[in-house]
Amino acid sequence: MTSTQSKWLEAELKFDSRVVGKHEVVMTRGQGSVVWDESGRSYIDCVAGYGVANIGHCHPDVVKAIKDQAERLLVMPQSLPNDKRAEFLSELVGVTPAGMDRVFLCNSGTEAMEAAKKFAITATGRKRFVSMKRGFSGRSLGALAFTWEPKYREPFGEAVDNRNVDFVTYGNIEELRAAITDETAAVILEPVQGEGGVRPASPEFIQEARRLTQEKGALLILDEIQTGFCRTGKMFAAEHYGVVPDGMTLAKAMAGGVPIGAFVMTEEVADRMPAGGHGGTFGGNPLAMAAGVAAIRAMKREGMAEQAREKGAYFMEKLRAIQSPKIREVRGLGLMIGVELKEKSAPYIHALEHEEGVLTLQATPLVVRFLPPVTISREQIDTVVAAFERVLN
Ligand SMILES: Cc1[nH+]cc(COP(=O)(O)O)c(CN[C@@H](CCC(=O)O)C(=O)O)c1O
Repeated sequence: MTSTQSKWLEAELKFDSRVVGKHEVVMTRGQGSVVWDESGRSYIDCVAGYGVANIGHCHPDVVKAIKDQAERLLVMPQSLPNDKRAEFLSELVGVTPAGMDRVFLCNSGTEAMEAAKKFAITATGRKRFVSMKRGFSGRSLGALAFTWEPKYREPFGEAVDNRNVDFVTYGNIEELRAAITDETAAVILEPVQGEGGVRPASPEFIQEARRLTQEKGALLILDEIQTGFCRTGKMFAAEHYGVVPDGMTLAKAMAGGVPIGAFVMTEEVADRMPAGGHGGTFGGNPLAMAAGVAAIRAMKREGMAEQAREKGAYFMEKLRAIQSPKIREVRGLGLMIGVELKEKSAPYIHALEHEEGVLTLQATPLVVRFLPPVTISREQIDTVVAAFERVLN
């Protein structure tokens, strides 16, 4: 530990598992698109908790909702109905695609994916799945079976059982057509691959996935854990493609920063799960529900989907205007943006943080991923782009 490290960093490095690599900084406060470290240094945050703070850090409506709920009721399991849970379910189903009106509540994206897997099996009586190369579905042993990147799976060997998973090249309709059979329970598909490199699907690919799954009696499950809640310029990315899936996994931004997850599905899918066939302790807890109601209402009231569309177009236009031989491609949808470089992105992500006060994250070794709050200002976008141009030169 260097002499300048704080007692907080020392303690976190000492006691944390450290399975996740640690930056040598201690973040203590956030507001909107800015976070501050313990020294008071500010950063424009284009990580946003890996795409969680879509409505901005500490949105006042969410803060108030948490404070109010904390004084009323924090703990209530799903077997006992609760007013805030009912309010949240109504709010959520009010924004999901028509017909997607049954919800299993949980606490993370991985949990939502685990639920999706079980509901798909009971809904179809089948046990095979189709997932995507470069896809990311979560870190549990069950969700890892759908996750492509070997480095996430290999340490666990056969404990990650993906023998019933057929992986196809993202975007390849012929491979998809060959993979979906009458043994397929579901196709798992991110409308925009996030951790896999910020890769928007073509409309043809998603629409063909919808057609083929219907034809074969399989489910189409869209993983909107990262693309959901205004991130791509619509409330859900599915809307860009005119596709209604049989299920959607949701998490990240859904409750404005409070841990939450959900598997949203059709009544037909929900009704095939045996009573008591799945569950959990914290799913649907009143605190997350209160935060989620406030977050979704803020998204609607502040027109955040349109904000993401407009600001994302502006952000990508400014990035594409950077004259640098190091940039291979700028791509994305709304404010889910990736810049693929012709060399490793890590040094530039480090320089952005330490030299420029801008936080970004990777999405495969060559891609710098920008996931700012939707509430980011154009001035802040300009600052981020100028900083990126400086570190590239
Ligand atoms: C599409 C998608 N699906 C599922 C998950 C799993 O959700 P959760 O259990 O709440 O983390 C994530 C996390 N995506 C982040 C991966 C974080 C990690 O390294 O793990 C990301 O995109 O960085 C996704 O982006």
